[in-house]
Amino acid sequence: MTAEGQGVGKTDEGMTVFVRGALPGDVVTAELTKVKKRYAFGRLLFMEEPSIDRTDGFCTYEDCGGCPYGKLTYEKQLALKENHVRETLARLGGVAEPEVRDIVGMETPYHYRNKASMPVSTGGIITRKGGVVENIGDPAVGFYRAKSHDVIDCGTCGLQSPAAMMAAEALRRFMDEDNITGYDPKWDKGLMRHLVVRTAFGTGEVMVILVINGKGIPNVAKLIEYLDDAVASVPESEGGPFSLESVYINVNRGKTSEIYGDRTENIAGKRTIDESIGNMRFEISPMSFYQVNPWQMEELYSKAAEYAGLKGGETVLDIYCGAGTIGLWLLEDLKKKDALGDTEVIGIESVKSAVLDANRNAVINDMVNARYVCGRAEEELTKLLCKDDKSAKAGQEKEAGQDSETSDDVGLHVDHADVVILDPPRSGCDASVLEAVAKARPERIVYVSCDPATLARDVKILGEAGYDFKEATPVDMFPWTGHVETVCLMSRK
Ligand SMILES: C[S@@+](CC[C@H](N)C(=O)[O-])C[C@H]1O[C@@H](n2cnc3c(N)ncnc32)[C@H](O)[C@@H]1O
Repeated sequence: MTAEGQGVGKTDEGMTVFVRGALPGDVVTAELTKVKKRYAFGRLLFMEEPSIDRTDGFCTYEDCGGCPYGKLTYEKQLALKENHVRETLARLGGVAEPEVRDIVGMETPYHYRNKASMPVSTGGIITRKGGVVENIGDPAVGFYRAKSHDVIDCGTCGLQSPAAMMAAEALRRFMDEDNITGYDPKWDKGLMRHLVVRTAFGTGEVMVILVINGKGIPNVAKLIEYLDDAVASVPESEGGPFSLESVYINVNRGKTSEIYGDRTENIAGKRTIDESIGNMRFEISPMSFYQVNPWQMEELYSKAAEYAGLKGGETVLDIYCGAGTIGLWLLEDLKKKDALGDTEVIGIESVKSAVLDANRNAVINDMVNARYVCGRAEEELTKLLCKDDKSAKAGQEKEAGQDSETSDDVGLHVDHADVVILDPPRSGCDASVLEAVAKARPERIVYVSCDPATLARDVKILGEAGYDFKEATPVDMFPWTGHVETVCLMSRK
């Protein structure tokens, strides 16, 4: 099965066929819709023999593309993901029989997402005589149909936080009552584009980001009141009540498939929400990355701490550090063992608000030995490690009020690293980053990845640069989807 949810089968003649809706173990009759030289695509016609791993699932929105693994038993999902990691490391990473530990699954794999990004649509808008603009249909707030940009109106979702679904209901009601238009991508008209809800499950705090194609939302105070009541109404049995602590507007104009535009404005409440996890507290701003599954985040970070194997006194680089969470977790782990000593963490992150969060998170968690650089790892890592003290000089120039090489250059300089944490986006690490990491000659590299294919590619590059693959542990951060997170340990040859 592909991560996007297409069953991969064979015809009786042995040709590979991709069929949406077919699961591993199903025997189906499919109509071939597109035939290439070596493979074909098919449309499922009849289920001849259902797979033993098939379930009815928990969702009634059959067309929603959010859960491509929605009809597989949870055990089978885990087995497929673990196998995918093992097979990809061998095939693309060139690791013979890679040591892949048992995947870490969830006990209750529901309502785990702390961030819901829900597109809004009213089925288009029309302009009546006299210039009155009206929605064609009712407001829909939900998720895209598989392989399309049609919005399926979802009242419930087994993956999302109940606070997010209640906020969606509040937005529907407000749009309906106040005739607020939904964005129509065909004509690039209409106001509401996306509703993004971030839920801090540990503290109950909620942030709402209203993405609009316009300057503002008429009567927005009423919408805030609806949202406030809606998230507070989640019953205790569903993890509630939650409390709306922060509301933003993000302006995204023009035809684009990006969710966010450039301008983000805080219109009510705090600028960040607080989350607590284990002993730690983190502040999160709207544009900062934060792991979407807080329960599995603990498992992921604990495994990263185990692989980092810190004893105290090391220099750790936390590259692609987001709001600083992994590096601070490692420091906290040492603190608990009374071994913190002068261990230092230096984080690199390209999103400025995340770096500001990281600095605050270090303070909140009482860590004086964590520092952060804002910029692209491709440029900042070599500056950080350069031997000629260029970056330190840039920092001094900045202090003296002169221009530095980059505005965010804080003049940090390290002459070595003992452990490097890499946690890049899906595209993996740029080759220049891997080269610089290998030159820093850390004992260990802990690579956290959300895409086995780019992880395997980078494992191969690091292998050629002097690092042995030791082992990997997949962690299921995204039940019912085809995605899997992996923590991987490499050590110097
Ligand atoms: C998968 S997230 C990991 C964040 C963090 N380690 C965590 O566990 O929450 C990847 C992070 O890399 C940042 N990023 C993306 N491209 C980058 C680049 N070229 N240089 C530095 N940071 C980058 C993103 O903004 C994001 O915060």
